[in-house]
Amino acid sequence: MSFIEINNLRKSFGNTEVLHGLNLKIARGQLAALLGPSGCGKSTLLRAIAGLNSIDEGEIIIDGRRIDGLAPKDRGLGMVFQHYALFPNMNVLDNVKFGLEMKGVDKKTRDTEAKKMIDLVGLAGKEEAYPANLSGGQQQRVALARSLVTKPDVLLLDEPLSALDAQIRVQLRGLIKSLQAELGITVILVTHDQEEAMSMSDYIFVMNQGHIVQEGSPTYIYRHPQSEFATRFIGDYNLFTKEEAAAMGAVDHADYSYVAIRPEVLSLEAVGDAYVYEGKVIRTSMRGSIYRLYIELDGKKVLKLDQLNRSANMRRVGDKVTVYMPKSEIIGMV
Ligand SMILES: Nc1ncnc2c1ncn2[C@@H]1O[C@H](COP(=O)(O)OP(=O)(O)OP(=O)(O)O)[C@@H](O)[C@H]1O
Repeated sequence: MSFIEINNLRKSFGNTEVLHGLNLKIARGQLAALLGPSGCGKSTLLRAIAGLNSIDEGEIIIDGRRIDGLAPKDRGLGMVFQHYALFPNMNVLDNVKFGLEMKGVDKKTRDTEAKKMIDLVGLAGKEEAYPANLSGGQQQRVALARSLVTKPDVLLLDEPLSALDAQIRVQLRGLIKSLQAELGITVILVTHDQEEAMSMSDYIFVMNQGHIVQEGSPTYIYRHPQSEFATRFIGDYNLFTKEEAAAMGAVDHADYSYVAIRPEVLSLEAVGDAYVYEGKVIRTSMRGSIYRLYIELDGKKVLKLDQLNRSANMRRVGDKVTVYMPKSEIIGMV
């Protein structure tokens, strides 16, 4: 049985329904992402789980217990938002201890548990500091420690990293993953950032306009987007309409409405069963370990092709190239 189960959840604001009968299941100890563009309803769903939004229909079950009728504090959840929401007049230690105080835990245990958690999030030595004197990343570590110190069954994260610098974001992604493993907690992460969802999650629910439009492991979703929306939102695919695919002579793929192929499976060297195109490099872009070529084909369609950044295969703007598109890697959408 799933640890978290949501059945037929509906929610309207006024006359507008924003969640249209959602169903989802999450296994114990997993990190699941709710991934979708702004306004698709992911925060509303997370807030419904937390009890901060009421729901109109459906049920929310955690560990076999129906929680949708319970007050937020009785649901056994921790939550971290985009903005840190620490108490500015309390130091780090008191901020972290706060949740334990609410639960009536005795003073000595409060101190030891809070210090342990502060260590675990990498802030040992900062116990006496006040939020105003901490960086954004440090404040978010405090917020994590404060949510986790009460040992919630489930941690809800609403875009917790989106206000932080890229480098700090990557560090905290690693921290959240290691806390998840070390504490064995189940995490639901709301994000609009596909890279964040891909790199952190065990399982992803892709949302659009109040529906879950696809779900699966990051690898599965990346390799098998099931709709034009998922293809555009999740990856950086080459995407062709039926007409474009026909104009490119993709005759074996004529029955699909859209055809997609990932930039990294296109090749400049001959590969097995492939469509073959002549083209010219019109732009290049250095992306660290990846070197991307934009290749204009005779029909003026531009393909994105990713290569590992090795000096041996550098191509330049103006170079004429032959592109091989392996048929087995083409994703067709009906
Ligand atoms: N309290 C509210 N009252 C009225 N409408 C709301 C309320 N909260 C959210 N909405 C609407 O519900 C829809 C879903 O919003 P929600 O915040 O869940 O989206 P989201 O996917 O989390 O987007 P974002 O990343 O921008 O927060 C939006 O159209 C939003 O305007």
